Amino acid sequence: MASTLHSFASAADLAGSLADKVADTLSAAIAARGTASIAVSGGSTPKAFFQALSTRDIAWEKVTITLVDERFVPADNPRSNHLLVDANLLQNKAKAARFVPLYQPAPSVGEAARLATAKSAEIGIPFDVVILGMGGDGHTASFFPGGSNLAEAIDASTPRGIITMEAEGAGEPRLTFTFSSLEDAALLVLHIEGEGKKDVLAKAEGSGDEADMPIRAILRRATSPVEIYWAP
Ligand SMILES: O=C(O)[C@H](O)[C@@H](O)[C@H](O)[C@H](O)COP(=O)(O)O
Repeated sequence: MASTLHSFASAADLAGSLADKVADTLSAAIAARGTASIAVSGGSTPKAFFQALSTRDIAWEKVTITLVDERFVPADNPRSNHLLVDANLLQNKAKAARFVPLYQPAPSVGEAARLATAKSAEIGIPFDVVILGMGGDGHTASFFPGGSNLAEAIDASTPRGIITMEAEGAGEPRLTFTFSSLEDAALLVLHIEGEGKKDVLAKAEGSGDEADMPIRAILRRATSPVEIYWAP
């Protein structure tokens, strides 16, 4: 599917503009069916966007927020994406939103994935908004090069849900929504910042295997157009 690059002069300008776009999309979904859903990424890039979005005046009590992926750690662990969302997005007006975590206190990451899949089924499909990030190795979500379940994760025929992923560079075992869960969002965004990530994107947009740069699965095969938001 096609992608569109939206470039901004600064990270602050990007955060405000993306917050407006996401708020409009969520409000339109609420107007159409009474509810809205958004899946966001962790990492360091989205913090300013989360803070901007948290101030937008929409019917947050009708919005469900979840994560694209999560580290297999409890929410009080500094590596937790839940903690990042709690501290930066579930604040201000957005405090009223419902949050569905991926981490589950289960004896194994596999059991946690099964529990998280069951809980996520109540969110409804497709997501109204998905915000993806990208690592310097071309990973997105927890679709890491060399990942233990990468082929399954990016296979379009894999059912929607959450699966486990282990990979060098991923740190803890991961819980990640599958490609099939994310690729048909009404608004599918790739949010990256810095010249380095722009170079990684250019390489990903070139030829090569999806397994080497899994963001290629989204760029090449997503049903929805990919809206790329970039600032230096
Ligand atoms: O759990 C995570 O780490 C994220 O979901 C991951 O996919 C992230 O989006 C990229 O690693 C980019 O991270 P940065 O924004 O920190 O570069």
